[in-house]
Amino acid sequence: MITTTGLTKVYRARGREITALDGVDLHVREGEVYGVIGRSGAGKSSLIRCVNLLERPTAGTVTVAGQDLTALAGRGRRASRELRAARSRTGMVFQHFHLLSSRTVQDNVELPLEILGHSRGKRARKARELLELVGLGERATAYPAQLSGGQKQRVGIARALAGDPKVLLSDEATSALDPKTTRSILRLLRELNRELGLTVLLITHEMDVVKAVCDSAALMENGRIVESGTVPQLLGTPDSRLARALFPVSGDPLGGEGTVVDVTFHGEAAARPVISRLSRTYNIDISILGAAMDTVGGRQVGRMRLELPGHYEENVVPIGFLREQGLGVQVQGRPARLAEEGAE
Ligand SMILES: Nc1ncnc2c1ncn2[C@@H]1O[C@H](COP(=O)(O)OP(=O)(O)OP(=O)(O)O)[C@@H](O)[C@H]1O
Repeated sequence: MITTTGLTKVYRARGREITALDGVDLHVREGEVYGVIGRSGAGKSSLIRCVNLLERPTAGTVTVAGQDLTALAGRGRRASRELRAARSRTGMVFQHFHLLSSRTVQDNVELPLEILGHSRGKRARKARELLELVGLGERATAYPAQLSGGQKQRVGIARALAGDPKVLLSDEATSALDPKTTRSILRLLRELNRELGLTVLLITHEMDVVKAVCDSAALMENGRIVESGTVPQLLGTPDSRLARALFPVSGDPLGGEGTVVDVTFHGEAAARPVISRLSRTYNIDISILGAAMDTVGGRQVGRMRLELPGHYEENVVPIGFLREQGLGVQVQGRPARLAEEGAE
């Protein structure tokens, strides 16, 4: 639904060049909630602003729902009309809501429809419908100053949906909200994603946001995507920084010569008695150093830290067995690639 290739943004400010995006390749599939996480200054806002061409990329392409937006930017009147139309099919939600204080809630939601030239009757009907959808049907005549932060964001979301977008872009939509309100807004985004088939690209600096709603995630650093994948893929990837942050596993080694292995299981693998089979097949005693179940992106995931007796070299075959069972396996104290080669 959203693809960027080699997306680059260089700002020129006071004779200096700042590379905010340094060749970003992003692939967001239709119907998924995709989170881009990174520290302040990583380039997240630049990325989301380039995706709907609010910011003109220095190089690279942006394709949304099969349409190359970069090809439309700055190419005469017809192209810019098409770009405006394409943009109206992409809703955007902001951290600080950006509501007009002099307009009622309903008039704020109607604004994009006014710009698109819809009739008064059609605008009013659509705005009412959207306010019902976000749970604010009762507050249509209120002004933004009379609303809580969470309610303001619901208005922002209703406004973003006015043009029946296929894609919703969220720029730190919950960063100004308390944890309880954050959860309710994330639930709303998830519901909209499921009920309307809306694809959501959100940027955030909070891992909990990714954990609560995202199907896929990317980690951004210095204008680059340094890791990305679906949440199950990430959790099953040895040495994934996102996986460690999403779902840490702990437990101290017993202190002997054992091999410590972190195992991640989800889906079918979670239901199989893998550990007892491992123990019986190879006749080894397994110590469980730490274990936890959690819900990540709406799915049950388990992580376990195990200790197998003996050095790594003695455990290559049992570790291979765990991998064959479809579990994500990371051997502690060994670089991921070496450990995988060893298992092979
Ligand atoms: N309009 C601009 N002019 C000059 N430099 C800019 C501009 N916008 C962003 N930058 C710079 O580009 C880099 C990336 O900024 P960006 O806002 O995209 O990052 P971010 O990850 O969204 O951070 P934050 O969460 O703090 O907004 C930073 O070094 C920033 O100072």
